[in-house]
Amino acid sequence: MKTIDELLAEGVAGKRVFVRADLNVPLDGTTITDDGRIRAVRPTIAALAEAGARVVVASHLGRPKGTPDPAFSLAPAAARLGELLGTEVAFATDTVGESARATVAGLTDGQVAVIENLRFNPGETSKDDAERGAFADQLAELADVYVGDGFGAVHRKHASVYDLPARLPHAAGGLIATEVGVLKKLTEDVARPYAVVLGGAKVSDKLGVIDHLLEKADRILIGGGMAYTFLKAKGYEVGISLLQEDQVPAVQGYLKRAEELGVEFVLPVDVLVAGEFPDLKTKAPAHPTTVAADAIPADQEGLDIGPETRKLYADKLADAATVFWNGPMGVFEHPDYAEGTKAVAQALVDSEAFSVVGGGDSAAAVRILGFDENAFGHISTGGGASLEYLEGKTLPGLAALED
Ligand SMILES: Nc1ncnc2c1ncn2[C@@H]1O[C@H](COP(=O)(O)OP(=O)(O)OP(=O)(O)O)[C@@H](O)[C@H]1O
Ligand SMILES: O=C(O)[C@H](O)COP(=O)(O)O
Repeated sequence: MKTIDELLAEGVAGKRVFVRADLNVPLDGTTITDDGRIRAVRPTIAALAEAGARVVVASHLGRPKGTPDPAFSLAPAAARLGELLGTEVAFATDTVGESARATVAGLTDGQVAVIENLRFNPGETSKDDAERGAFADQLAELADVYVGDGFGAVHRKHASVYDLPARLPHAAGGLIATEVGVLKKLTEDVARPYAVVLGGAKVSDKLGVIDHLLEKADRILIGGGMAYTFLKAKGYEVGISLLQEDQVPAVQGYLKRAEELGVEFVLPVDVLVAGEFPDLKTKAPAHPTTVAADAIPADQEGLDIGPETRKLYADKLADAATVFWNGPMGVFEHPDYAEGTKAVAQALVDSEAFSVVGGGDSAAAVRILGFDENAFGHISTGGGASLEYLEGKTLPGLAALED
């Protein structure tokens, strides 16, 4: 993999450099609630601009359906990037259309532009190679060189991540180098006990990695939306909680294999439930009740781990030597459901373990809830990406940078 330093040494002045970043930041309307991912890629963009490149930054944000949707515009991220760079950043209101072409053509050496959300174009995420390739061809017209630095998206076989680097000279950015360096440590000689904490909402994406983690981890703690598929697999009713029904048999298999391998699965013993999902805009009091994990009422939804589970999880993390954590323990964006996530973060701060926190929302949660980033071993910008890296999978966005 060519490094950014090697690319800079070759010289980029006057060249149009396409930086595939992951600017998929949490938003409250148009307000960015955590800019960690923008700060993480800023040094790569700044170094290229300082070297005289004409920098074209691209990213996805959220999961729009292949068509423009103002709720998923990258405009707030572009504005924040400009503030962090201390310079004006141009913004194109489309990805490969007239605005993008004109914006890129208008760049002078050292200037930076952001193009609109790549997922506004169906070619970006298409499963059809030709459709993705056609979009990558259009993106390639905007640049001379490609720098991959969107670590959070390297597990996606998407046009800008996988197909575009095949069409342009390419290099890996500094963020990717740092992330891979840290995660590599967790795949090699990991200090034990090694505990993995999984939560969050992308349940179907992340259940698969458990299969592999069973071979690596000593202890797996489950929370967040992920927990209810496990509770169901144990035969409990989960009301209207997030549930991946089709995965229940697979999860039963994981529980059985864990027993055979001597891996400890730790599941919630109590949860906070309510009749409806909280209003994250007004943050109006949600009045949850605490129930035992095997007594979730049929009309209620589990939205955080309960107080007994918080104590249990802190206990299970106290003597760990290595911890990997992906996915909040509850709907931490609402104060009534933030305590579980806080308790896990606090347990990591208090322990001597080398801790890696991965994921857009997990990393954001840690910062939003007021923890000092430096109290953790590493805060990764990748959730699904870091999990799949740990799984030992070939990640399309890394493989594409490799020749
Ligand atoms: N019990 C629950 N029910 C529904 N949603 C939940 C629950 N617990 C947590 N969540 C939600 O999970 C979301 C984060 O999940 P996600 O899987 O996206 O994690 P992540 O750290 O961002 O990883 P990635 O970077 O892969 O997206 C938060 O918005 C949170 O509100
Ligand atoms: O938040 C993330 O994990 C990355 O930005 C990837 O987003 P995706 O899961 O929507 O592909």
